[in-house]
Amino acid sequence: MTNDTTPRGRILLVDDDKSILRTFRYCLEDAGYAVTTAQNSEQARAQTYAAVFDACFLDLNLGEESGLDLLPQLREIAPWMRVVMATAQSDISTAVKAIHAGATDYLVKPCSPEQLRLCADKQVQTRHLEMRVQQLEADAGSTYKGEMISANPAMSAVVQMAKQVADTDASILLLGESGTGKGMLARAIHHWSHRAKGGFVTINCPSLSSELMESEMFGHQKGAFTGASERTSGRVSQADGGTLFLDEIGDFPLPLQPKLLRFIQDKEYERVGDPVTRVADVRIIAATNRNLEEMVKEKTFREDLFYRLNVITMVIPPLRERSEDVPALAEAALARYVKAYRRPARGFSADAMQQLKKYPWPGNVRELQNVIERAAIICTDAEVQTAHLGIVEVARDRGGIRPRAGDAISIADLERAHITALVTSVESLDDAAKLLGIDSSTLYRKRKQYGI
Ligand SMILES: Nc1ncnc2c1ncn2[C@@H]1O[C@H](COP(=O)(O)OP(=O)(O)OP(=O)(O)O)[C@@H](O)[C@H]1O
Repeated sequence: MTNDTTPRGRILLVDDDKSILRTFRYCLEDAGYAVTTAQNSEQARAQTYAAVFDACFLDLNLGEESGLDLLPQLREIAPWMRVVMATAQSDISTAVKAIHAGATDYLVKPCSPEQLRLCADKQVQTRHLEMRVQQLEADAGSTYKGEMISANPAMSAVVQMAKQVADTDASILLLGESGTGKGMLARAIHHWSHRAKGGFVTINCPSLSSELMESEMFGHQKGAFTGASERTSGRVSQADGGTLFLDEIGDFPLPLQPKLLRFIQDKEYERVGDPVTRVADVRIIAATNRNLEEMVKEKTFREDLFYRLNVITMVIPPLRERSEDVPALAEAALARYVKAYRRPARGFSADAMQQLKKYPWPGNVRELQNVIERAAIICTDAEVQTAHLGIVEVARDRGGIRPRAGDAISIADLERAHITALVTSVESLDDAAKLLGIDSSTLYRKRKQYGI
């Protein structure tokens, strides 16, 4: 089981036998999976349209119906979903037919809880690996796709400036709220520069302690510290000839900042546990949503490093200040998600578009994409309506409605509202994590996920 509320994976169980559904459900939920059940083909199709599942256990005999007939329909609705055919001992030859028809495995009933869990683990892990490969292919295939088009004068000026400075090797500091597109602009700058053939390597600064960050950045020798079983080259050497993107630089560990400064100035570094001085030709782009000048005053960020990074600074405006960009961003996201999920929506109703333009988007473009992804999945017509958007105004100082426990909203919306309210009312993110009863990296992930 994971140490937070994120499920290990989402599983659909299809069986006409209620007691089997109950037993399988308990067993898989105990193992940390989110489980949905369906007792017949109609329910199974409806569930597959309504949500995204990693894997499905499909019974061969669904009363009057056959799992074999349902299989191709589920594959059509959700081609990414891994389907395990559940069958009685005597049906094995049919199960083999099911494999030919696109099932990824079969499970003979009755089975032990351990067999069921192992089978689920295998399918969900494979599905997650497939997603990871797709992500890496998307990242590697082209470091940057499309143009950063904007109808907003301030944003257009940022893009114009980025194009001008792309081909210099000067360090760049990108400022802006979370989810405004700093990572995307960094990638675009790399693409526009003469370094485009080299690697674009990202380091997420808040996710690592000082010791781990040093080895992640500069690499380490085998045995350099407990657990350092293999030699690693480090991100800096992977970025040689390319660009190193330091995301959330405000969270870069203070004790390691002198080594980063030296690397930026002299291009020199050493691996942990290895005295050899190495050189890497790397362009640095750093980004943050924090106020580095304030941090310098509070002595939580080194002044010399700040000036070194602050050679060229660009501020990306929040989405609420460029609502003229919302329609194009929303249309592009919808086109992408309906293609990925094979869904019918092709546009937005006038009311839905109006709501998208009016909403203040505290989580910026990332939040917009999350809303559109969900709408693309649940909308079964050609036009996305307001109801599909499920926008719940997270009231901070904006006079919206503050969601409360018991309101007719999803757990995710409630969690987002709760975390948003909490992080704005406590001194530090560490305090917020403690109050929420989760560790800082989980809070970081959730802030990213909800665009907080
Ligand atoms: N102009 C844009 N066009 C299309 N997609 C965009 C644009 N700007 C941002 N996005 C998308 O929005 C999401 C968030 O962008 P990105 O990760 O670059 O934001 P960020 O400012 O770096 O956020 P954080 O500070 O949380 O890391 C990404 O999925 C990105 O592809």
